[in-house]
Amino acid sequence: MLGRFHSHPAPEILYLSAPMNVETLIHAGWVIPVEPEGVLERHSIAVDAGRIVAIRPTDSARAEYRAENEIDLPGHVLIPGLINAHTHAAMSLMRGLADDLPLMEWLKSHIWPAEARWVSPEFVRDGSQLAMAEMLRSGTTCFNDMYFFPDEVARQAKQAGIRAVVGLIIIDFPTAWAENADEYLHKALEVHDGLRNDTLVTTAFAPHAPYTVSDGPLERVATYAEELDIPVHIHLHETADEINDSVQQFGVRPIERLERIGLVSPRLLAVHMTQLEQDEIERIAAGGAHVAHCPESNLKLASGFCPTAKLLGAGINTALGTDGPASNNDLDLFSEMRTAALLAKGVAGDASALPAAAALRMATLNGARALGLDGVTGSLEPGKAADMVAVRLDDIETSPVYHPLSQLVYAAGRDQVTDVWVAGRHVLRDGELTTIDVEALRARTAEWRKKLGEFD
Ligand SMILES: CSC[C@H]1O[C@@H](n2cnc3c(O)ncnc32)[C@H](O)[C@@H]1O
Ligand SMILES: [Zn+2]
Repeated sequence: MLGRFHSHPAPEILYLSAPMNVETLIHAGWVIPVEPEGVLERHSIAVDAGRIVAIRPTDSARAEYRAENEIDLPGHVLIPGLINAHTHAAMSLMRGLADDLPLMEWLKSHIWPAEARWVSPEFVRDGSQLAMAEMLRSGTTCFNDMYFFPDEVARQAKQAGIRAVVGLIIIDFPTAWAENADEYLHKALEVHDGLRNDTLVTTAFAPHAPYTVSDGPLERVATYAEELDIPVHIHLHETADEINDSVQQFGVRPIERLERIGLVSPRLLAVHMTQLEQDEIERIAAGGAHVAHCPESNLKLASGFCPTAKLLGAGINTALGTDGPASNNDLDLFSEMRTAALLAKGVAGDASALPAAAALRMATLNGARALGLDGVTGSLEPGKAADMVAVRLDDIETSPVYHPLSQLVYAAGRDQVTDVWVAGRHVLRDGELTTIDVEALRARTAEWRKKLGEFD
């Protein structure tokens, strides 16, 4: 009884006790914690040592807490940091290099030749930094990456102060990162080991796709992922051609092949999933695997439609990703939420198929769950890391505010993001990045544009 009294103190007791010192106290017009679902009006978040301490009505919070740093945002909504469940961050340097093509022509005739010529640690350093600047400015606090030189992606993420899951990539052909399966796996273990004690950057195995990774390396990934207790991130059922080729080569569809290898499990994060039979949806649900839906990339490459409402209806944890900025062509989860919600309605023929709250959950808590990070981030809850985003809602474009969730998903744009915190660090302050030298980045980006443009 006493314990309950202490964890839910009555207001009159609070006013009598001394205020608690915290680093930061943010007073917002609205807070959308995602978990529990709903909108809190005129609430405040107290942050200390990088974590959320409490979420309280603003009047009580002003009495209960004393902060070194107090921020008033009466026209803003505070939401959890957005989580991009599938990126190839450094491909930002290839944005607009090859457009209006289907996946395999885009990859084989344009992207892979460009990568063979240009990918290096320096390319990944600058491309990832460019992507991180774009992501932080648009409210993304965590991304799940699949690209060459994951050690460099990790270094840049720590410097920028953005949470990242770096992909321990495997692909059957030699690249600037590794020559063969043995070297890909050796480097994977090295990168994982180097990040063992990192709280901001973690790892996932990232075999590229069933059509580029043969059974042997996939079996080794399944074993190592269990041993290291990390996710497996793979492109899966992206196009109809992928399915047809698999049936021709292996006699089964890719999901069945992965099932036989033991990869369809709660570790699996399957990206795209535009081609799905009903029994496959049931098998993914039974296996406890997660899906990363990338609606804009699927639309641009005309890959197909992921049946999001069916997946969610079957209980499959479905997150949201942009894919690389060369097939999207941005890293904007605001626009991705809106596209996901609209597309799901169109695909299901049902206007209630994916409501605004579900779209925000996909871009936050579902992403965290898919990456095994839901104990750390994905919602605004006491004890979790203070990964938070302030979005201005008192603009003309989002007025009047009947339902903040509706404004956020159906009307707001990333340009309305003003402040971002990752683990309590204020990485975007009133629209300005605090961890990235934007002018130096612009200059390096222009140099890459010159080089890649000449090659194109
Ligand atoms: C092994 S590093 C990742 C590899 O993936 C390529 N890529 C980018 N977007 C896609 C996509 O939508 N489907 C398949 N592969 C993709 C990227 O260019 C790298 O080579
Ligand atoms: Zn991809």
